[in-house]
Amino acid sequence: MEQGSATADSYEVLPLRAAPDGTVHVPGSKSVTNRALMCAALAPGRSILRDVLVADDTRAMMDALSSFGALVTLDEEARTVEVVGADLDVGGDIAVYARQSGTTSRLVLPAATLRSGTTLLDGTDQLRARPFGPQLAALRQLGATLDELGRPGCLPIKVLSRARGGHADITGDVSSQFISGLLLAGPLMPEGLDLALTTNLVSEPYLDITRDVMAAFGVSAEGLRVAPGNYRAADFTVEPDASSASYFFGAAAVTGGRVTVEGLGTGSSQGDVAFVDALEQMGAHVERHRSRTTVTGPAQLRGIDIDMRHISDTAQTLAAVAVYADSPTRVRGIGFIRGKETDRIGAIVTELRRAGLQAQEHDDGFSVVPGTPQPVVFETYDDHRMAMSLALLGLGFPGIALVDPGCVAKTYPAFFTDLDKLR
Ligand SMILES: O=C(O)C1=C[C@@H](OP(=O)(O)O)[C@@H](O)[C@H](O)C1
Ligand SMILES: C=C(OP(=O)(O)O)C(=O)O
Repeated sequence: MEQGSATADSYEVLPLRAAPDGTVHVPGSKSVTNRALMCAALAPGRSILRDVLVADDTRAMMDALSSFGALVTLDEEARTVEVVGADLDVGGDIAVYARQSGTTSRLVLPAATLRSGTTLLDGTDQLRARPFGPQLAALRQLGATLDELGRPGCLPIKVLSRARGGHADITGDVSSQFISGLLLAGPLMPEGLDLALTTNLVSEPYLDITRDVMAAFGVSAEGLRVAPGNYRAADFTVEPDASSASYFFGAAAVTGGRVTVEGLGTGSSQGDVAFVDALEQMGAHVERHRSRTTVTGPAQLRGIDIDMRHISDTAQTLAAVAVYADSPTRVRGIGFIRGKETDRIGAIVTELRRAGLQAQEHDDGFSVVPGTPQPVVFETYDDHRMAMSLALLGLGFPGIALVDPGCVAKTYPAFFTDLDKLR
């Protein structure tokens, strides 16, 4: 078994010798970066995006927008992207490969209905297994013609003609990304956009991120309505990723250490910042500032019962933290995460059990009984969040290793290097 390389077949996370005490700089938000890239590509003129996330999911978006005709120039070292907006009337039939990225694909599909040529949208087998049905139905209601070339409601999908916009119904309980993608494309539809929710909504804070980024590029979305209009090029700075930060807040909580994440605080529109509220309920001490958050772990964490429907990317992090508590934890409201990179409920419960722990699946979530994990090589299911979450068990217990650590490249290529900075 190899150590110290995130591209090795498996990676052992060694226990911390001392509780961490320090400040962490996590990379830019995936959700904000991809929205800013989209707005910049739809805006006439030149935008500059700063502190962007450079990872597989954002490269997927940069490549997609280049295919749209935008000029996208990434300075990887400076983490800056210059974007010159695309002329959507200059047609041409294009193919977009969204890799593993749900966000990229669900943001690109509605934008493709603004183009004059056809767009073939596809992704990895993992992405082909994820749902697109509700977004397809809404786009058809908005006047676009689309062909499902694979399984019904799934990629690959070909966009054949443009949307005129207007009213559409949409479900909110499968993925908020469908709505974000429609809102982003909304101002450039001739009739604008007026969406009506047909179910309750999950991952709601991501819609706030969408509206905030749109506003920074000169377009205002009111609720689920957008009037016809144009984006304006902008100079835009991306804040750190709150989901990525959850692993470091979790590390402080489980070790009784103290970790500050710089650049992320009460001023953030990212819902996943509220992961620290969950840690607080478990007994951690949280200091909140406008653009900085500090978590200090307690002598002993306690289990909680929590609904995570709006912050589900941190549910696996919480599952790992729950192992360190002194009473069970129950997570609710997240049945829809079975449709993410993997069935995340099934995967996290299977892996905790593989380590000899007691965990249980429920239709809407999972429960975890605290304990001592046995030495184990965890499967990671080609899911970056499985790897990053289960790494937290390695910080406190010996013999914890992860298969395919390189899967973190989806959103956080330097994750293991940054985790080592806690040592
Ligand atoms: O819009 C976004 O940027 C995202 C929305 C969430 O997805 P769902 O709305 O499918 O829950 C989240 O899980 C994903 O990582 C990013
Ligand atoms: C679900 C995720 O990503 P996406 O939907 O963008 O593939 C994630 O990052 O946890």
